[in-house]
Amino acid sequence: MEVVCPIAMQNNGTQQQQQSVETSATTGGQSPATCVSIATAAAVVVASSSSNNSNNIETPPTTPQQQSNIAAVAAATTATMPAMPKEKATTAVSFNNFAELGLKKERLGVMATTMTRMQKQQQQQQQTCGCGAASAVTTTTTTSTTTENNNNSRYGNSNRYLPNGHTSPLAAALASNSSPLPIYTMCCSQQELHQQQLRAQSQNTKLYIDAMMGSPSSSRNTSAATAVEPLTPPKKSADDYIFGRYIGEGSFSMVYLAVDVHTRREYAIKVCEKRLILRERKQDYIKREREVMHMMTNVPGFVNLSCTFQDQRSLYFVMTYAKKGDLLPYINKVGSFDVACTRHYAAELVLACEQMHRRNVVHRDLKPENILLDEDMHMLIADFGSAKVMTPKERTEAASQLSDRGRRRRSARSSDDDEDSEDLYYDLDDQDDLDDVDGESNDDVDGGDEVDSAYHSCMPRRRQRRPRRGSFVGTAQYVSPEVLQNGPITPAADLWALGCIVYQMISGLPPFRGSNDYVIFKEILSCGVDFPQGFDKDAEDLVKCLLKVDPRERLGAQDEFGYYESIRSHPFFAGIQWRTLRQQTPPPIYPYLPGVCKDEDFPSSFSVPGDLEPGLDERQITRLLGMELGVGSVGGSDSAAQKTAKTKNSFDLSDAEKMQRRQAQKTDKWHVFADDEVILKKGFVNKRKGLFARKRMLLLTTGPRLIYIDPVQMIKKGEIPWSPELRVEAKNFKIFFVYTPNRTYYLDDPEGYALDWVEAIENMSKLSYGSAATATSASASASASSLPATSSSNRSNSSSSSLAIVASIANSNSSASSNCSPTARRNSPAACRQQMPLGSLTAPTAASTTTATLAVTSASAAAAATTTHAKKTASN
Ligand SMILES: Nc1ncnc2c1ncn2[C@@H]1O[C@H](COP(=O)(O)OP(=O)(O)OP(=O)(O)O)[C@@H](O)[C@H]1O
Repeated sequence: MEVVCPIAMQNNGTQQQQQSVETSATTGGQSPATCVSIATAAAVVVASSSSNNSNNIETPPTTPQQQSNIAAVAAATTATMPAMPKEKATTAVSFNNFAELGLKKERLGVMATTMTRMQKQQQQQQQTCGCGAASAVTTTTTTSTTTENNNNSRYGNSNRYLPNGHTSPLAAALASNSSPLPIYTMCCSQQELHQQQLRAQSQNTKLYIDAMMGSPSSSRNTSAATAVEPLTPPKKSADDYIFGRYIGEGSFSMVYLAVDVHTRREYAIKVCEKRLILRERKQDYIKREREVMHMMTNVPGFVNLSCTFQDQRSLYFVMTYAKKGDLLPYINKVGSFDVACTRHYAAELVLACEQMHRRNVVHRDLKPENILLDEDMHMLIADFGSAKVMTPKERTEAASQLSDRGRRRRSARSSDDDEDSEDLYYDLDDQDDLDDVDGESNDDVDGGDEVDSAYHSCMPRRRQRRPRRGSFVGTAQYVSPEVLQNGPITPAADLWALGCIVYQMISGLPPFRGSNDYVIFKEILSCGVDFPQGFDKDAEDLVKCLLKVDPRERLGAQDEFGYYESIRSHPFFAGIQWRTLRQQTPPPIYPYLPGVCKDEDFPSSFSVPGDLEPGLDERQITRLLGMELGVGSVGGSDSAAQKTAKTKNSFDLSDAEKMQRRQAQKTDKWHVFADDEVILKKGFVNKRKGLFARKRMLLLTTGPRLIYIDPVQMIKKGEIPWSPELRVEAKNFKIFFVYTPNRTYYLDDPEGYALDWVEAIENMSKLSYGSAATATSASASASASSLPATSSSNRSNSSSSSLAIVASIANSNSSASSNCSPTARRNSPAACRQQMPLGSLTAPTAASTTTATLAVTSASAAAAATTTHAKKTASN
């Protein structure tokens, strides 16, 4: 096919012109569209004559036009997501084309050498080509900056984004082989290239699977993989990755774990549906996310953006895979972090804020969900869709506006219609579509989201934007008052979020809560923060200093640009080694439960319920040891007698019994919550979330279900999800924990029947899933006593319900960091006890101390004994 290329044909430039084309293609100096058209045209011209030429590279000198064509071809490989047409421009170039162009070897320099090498490689691969034509190459020398990371070309020197000056993992991996590998090859027919790619990929896939399976062939075949690597074009596409499990989803994106078929590195790939982006008018959001991710790539503490690409349907962000997920499930799982852990993560967050703010990036949506954790449990900040990139001028202006606003607010609180302010409440400009979402921009729907961005500061404003009401950037619980009030944005907005996150890590819940956003906003504006009993005093002071309505008064707001000296030197951070923080092993995540440890602030938590007698009566001994025997019973005065009857699980009701009991419970006011199931046990408990406790009616039903109800509003608040993994553990007579894969429920029976609850739940679990699925009570009791149990089976159960939370939360097959794993705790029980002073049965009175000690001894003895021995002990 003959294609006329006006640009290529008219180009009579000199070598400098060639260089200038190269430079512009590389640095983005040329407008993407121009580069693309040059590239496309040149590539097509080159391709069109390929069939007539030989492989000889010792050919007549090239003309400037031809040089320009080559440079343009190189430019064509610099496809970036923002310039979709560039991707389309990566058209065929064969080895023959270069020969036809008559390039001088000396001019091409290393290129020629590499081409020769490539020739050799291709001779080995001729059979895969099938057409007899060799493939052409461009070399790393000529095109390294243009091809390695196609995404960064618009951001100037792309070398800064990846280690060792490489701009993509692929490039880094190629370079590590220290061979000037060809970057782009093309068979004489597209179809055959595709087949080659498929073959290469299937081989790589097999290698990957082999490697995953530990197959010896995987190492043997490494060289084979290297051999097929040159066939892969440099521009990434979805075909370069094996998409694995789904990690999560955002409002218009899905995130998958993926493996680069060439490097076998794992990535998280965010796949954004163009259709949804347009429908939700999130174009700016996406652009901003990409821009800021580029800015923060290679900065410690941030998710790297390795590359981006697109196809007709989707945009793809290839990012560092944060193996341990995000911070929120960890907080939810343990309820709250202990002080050491909170201190560490708060310090990492301070460092991250410094890094962002010194680059003029304000995140504006810092929250536990956006704080990811790498495999070493260090923080990686993600999700920059709401970020704002401020110019230094904007910063200064914002600072002065802050003072003006402060004054204005004080004098007249009514003027919140700040039409002129550079605010957050822009309507999306209709024409602000993603510059690379072709022809879909009329998919327009109203209801655009809030947007402002650095883009707007550098884009011409096509129409006056109007502040929008009722929308804001960020997430309700963490949004700062100035953002809510349409005020100027400064980095202090992130310091507010820092305060909220520290509060949440310590207490388990964000500081501003409410049934709806309106209530939350009112709380935020009035800055009414409750610090629950037991909140660490230094942490409280830090939070108070950060949660100031006036951003100028926030701790750190007046600090030197990008260095938060006043935050670093706050007493809460005493002992933090800031310089090496990210090299240190983060403290294991342990719950902060002052209510169940020896904390003098909580004497009441240790009081033994008044209805218990000193010493161990028969009932208590039976209760403790009966659990070891696995005898079922429901709490109540007759439970001791029932325990001896170990023939039948008392929850194993016949249909007739169930019907009878259902009839009987109809008068019970809690019956309506049981959904026609039999209530096997019920009672008031304090359900704790972090430091907060709420009174709930807990029902155990034949479902099996554990339903909790707000007794004041008479509303079902939720259920503890049952599964074979559910474990239950008593910490003392009052407190028991229910472990589920995603969360630990801390329950406190004020009546002191925690052990009965444990027993009942275990019985139900045995009934539903068989005894193998049930954690033994003895291990729970032993764990409660903080004394080591010797039974290995008990031990393993106990460790499975360990409070050191890491591996169970992370959706990762990698092992948890060693010092916070159950194994580590087993190996160093003393250290663990120090870290997690849970469950020591402590009582304020001498009498109850005796009770507790005896109980502990009995329990641990029971745990240590074999079942037979324990049975004997019990009968004695
Ligand atoms: N690099 C990553 N590594 C591991 N998990 C990730 C990574 N990036 C995102 N995720 C997870 O994928 C999920 C979806 O992320 P995504 O960024 O698409 O949406 P979001 O930011 O949660 O929502 P929205 O786009 O609406 O703001 C989140 O649960 C997030 O924790």
